[in-house]
Amino acid sequence: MKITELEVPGVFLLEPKYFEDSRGYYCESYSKRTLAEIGLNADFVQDGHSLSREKGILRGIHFQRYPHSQTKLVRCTRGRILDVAVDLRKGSKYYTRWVAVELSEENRRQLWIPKGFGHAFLTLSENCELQYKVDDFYCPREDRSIAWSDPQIAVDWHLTAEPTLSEKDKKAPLLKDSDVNFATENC
Ligand SMILES: Cc1cn([C@H]2C[C@H](O)[C@@H](COP(=O)(O)OP(=O)(O)O[C@H]3O[C@@H](C)C(=O)[C@@H](O)[C@H]3O)O2)c(=O)[nH]c1=O
Repeated sequence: MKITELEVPGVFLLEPKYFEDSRGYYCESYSKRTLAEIGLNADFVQDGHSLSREKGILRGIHFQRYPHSQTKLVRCTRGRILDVAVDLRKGSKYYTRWVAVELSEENRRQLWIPKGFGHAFLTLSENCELQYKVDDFYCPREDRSIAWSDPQIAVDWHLTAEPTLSEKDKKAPLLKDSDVNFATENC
């Protein structure tokens, strides 16, 4: 597995090794031991799986507030997405900085997103299936969104048309009006 820390520290790109043969392939798509060797530790308790049928669907920017913040390990097993992680830890040197990577069925990459970060993605193809592990259970009380177009964060989505959003995401506040409660010391 090739593991690379990205421009916003704490976010890692994972490229698992695929063993191909005439039958197809085998890969360890997740190994707690391999990740722990470089200090990536999380006790994953839930796997999520979503399907987005159309190109141009945008989900996010999502997170659960402290103390139910989640480390996420994200992969796209069908189609192609632009996956984004945003540092929302007040006091962080990288507060509001984001990274974007393409994850796809073809490139087989995964993104490690630590607690205190928001997560969002845009579908770049039809029928995108996203699978991700999280290390805290779903907690609707602490579940939050921030507007995908927030000017303080200013993700460059490379959009050519308005994205398709959920009703929840249409109503998402700007970061300056949100009640995000991450601090660097509690993530
Ligand atoms: C996230 C989640 C949702 N749900 C339910 C609630 C709701 O009725 C339905 C759809 O939820 P949402 O609209 O929040 O789904 P979605 O917009 O796909 O939310 C996801 O977006 C990406 C970007 C993430 O990072 C995820 O953590 C999650 O927030 O699924 C659960 O039961 N458990 C969960 O863990």
